[in-house]
Amino acid sequence: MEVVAGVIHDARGRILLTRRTAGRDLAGLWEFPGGKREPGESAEAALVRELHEELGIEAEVGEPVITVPQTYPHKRLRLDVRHLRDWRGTARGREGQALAWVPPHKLASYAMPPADRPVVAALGDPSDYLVTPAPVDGPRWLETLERALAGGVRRVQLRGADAGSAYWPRLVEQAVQLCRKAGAEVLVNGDVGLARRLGIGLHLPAAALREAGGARPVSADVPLAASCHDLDELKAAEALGCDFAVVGNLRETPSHPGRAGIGWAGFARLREHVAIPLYAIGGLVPADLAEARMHGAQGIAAIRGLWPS
Ligand SMILES: Nc1nc2c([nH]c(=O)n2[C@H]2C[C@H](O)[C@@H](COP(=O)(O)OP(=O)(O)OP(=O)(O)O)O2)c(=O)[nH]1
Repeated sequence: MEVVAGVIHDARGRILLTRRTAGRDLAGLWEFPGGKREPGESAEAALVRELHEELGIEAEVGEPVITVPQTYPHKRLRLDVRHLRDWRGTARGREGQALAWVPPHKLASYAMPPADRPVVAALGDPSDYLVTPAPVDGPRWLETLERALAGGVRRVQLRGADAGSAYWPRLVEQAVQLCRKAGAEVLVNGDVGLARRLGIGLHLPAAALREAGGARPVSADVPLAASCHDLDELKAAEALGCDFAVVGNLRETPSHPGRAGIGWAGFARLREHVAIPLYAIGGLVPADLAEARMHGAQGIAAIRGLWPS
C-alpha cells in the first residue's frame, strides 16, 4: 500500500496533525494528513486530492521529507511524506476528524502510528551522525572534531580508544565540552560508567546490546543508541528503549573488505519491522542523504564521510 502525507505549516511554524476517527485501523492516533494512492496516480496528485477531500485546502507539493516502509499486523505500507511549498484555504476536518496545530518540538508527545516515529525524527533530528576515528594525536583529534562541529555536525559518537586506556576519559571530557559548546548531542561508545559520570549519551555495540539484559543503562534524558546488523539486534535495541540505531554495513568498505553491503533494499527491509529512527552506515557520505531518506533512513552515520580531512 502506497500512502502519501503532507507536512503542513501555519504562519507560526506549527505543524498540522489530524486524528484518525473511530472504527478505522489505528483509530485515535494522530497522523500527518494524507491517504492512499490510487492505482496509476502520482504521489503529488494523490496528496493534493487527499488534502482537498480531508481538509478543504489547495496544496502545492514540495520537497520529500522521508519515505518509510512499514509492516503492520495486517498490512505493509510505504509512507511517503512531503513538505508543502504552499497551501491556500482554511483547514477543517471535513470527515469529522480532530485537528491539532503542533509546535515541532512537541510532535513527539503525540501518540502516532509506528511509521510516523521516523518521520518526526526526520523533521527535527540531525541527518548526520559522526563517529570519531581512533585518536592518534589527541590535540589534533580535538581540533578536527571542532572543525566537524563548525561544519554543522550535531550528533556525535565518541569512539576509538581501547577500553581502559589512561588518556581516553580525559579526551572524552574535552570532546564533550566542545560538543556542548556547539549545541551537539554526544554519545560515548560502550562505556556505561563514563557516560553516567559525564551525563552524556551511550552508544552500544551490538554485542553489548545482548548483554544489557533488557534494562535501559542510562537515564531517559540522555540519548541511547546501538549498532545493529540484523533484525534480532534491531528488535533488541527497540525493546531496550534506544532513541535511534545504526544499521550496516550498507556498502563494502575498505575497513571490512570482502564483507558485502546490505544495500538500500536490504536496509529498507530491516526498516519495515521496527519504528525507531535508523542511520545507515558503511561507505556513505553526505551526498547519499536523499537516497537514504527514500529508503526510510534518518540519514547517514560515518567516520571517514563526516570527519574533515
Ligand atoms: N495519512 C496518513 N496515514 C498514515 C500515517 N501513518 C500511518 O501509519 N498511516 C497509515 C494508516 C493507514 O493504514 C494508511 C492510510 O490510509 P488511509 O487513512 O487513507 O485509509 P484508511 O484509514 O481507510 O485505511 P484502511 O483502514 O483502509 O487501512 O497509512 C500518516 O502519518 N498519515
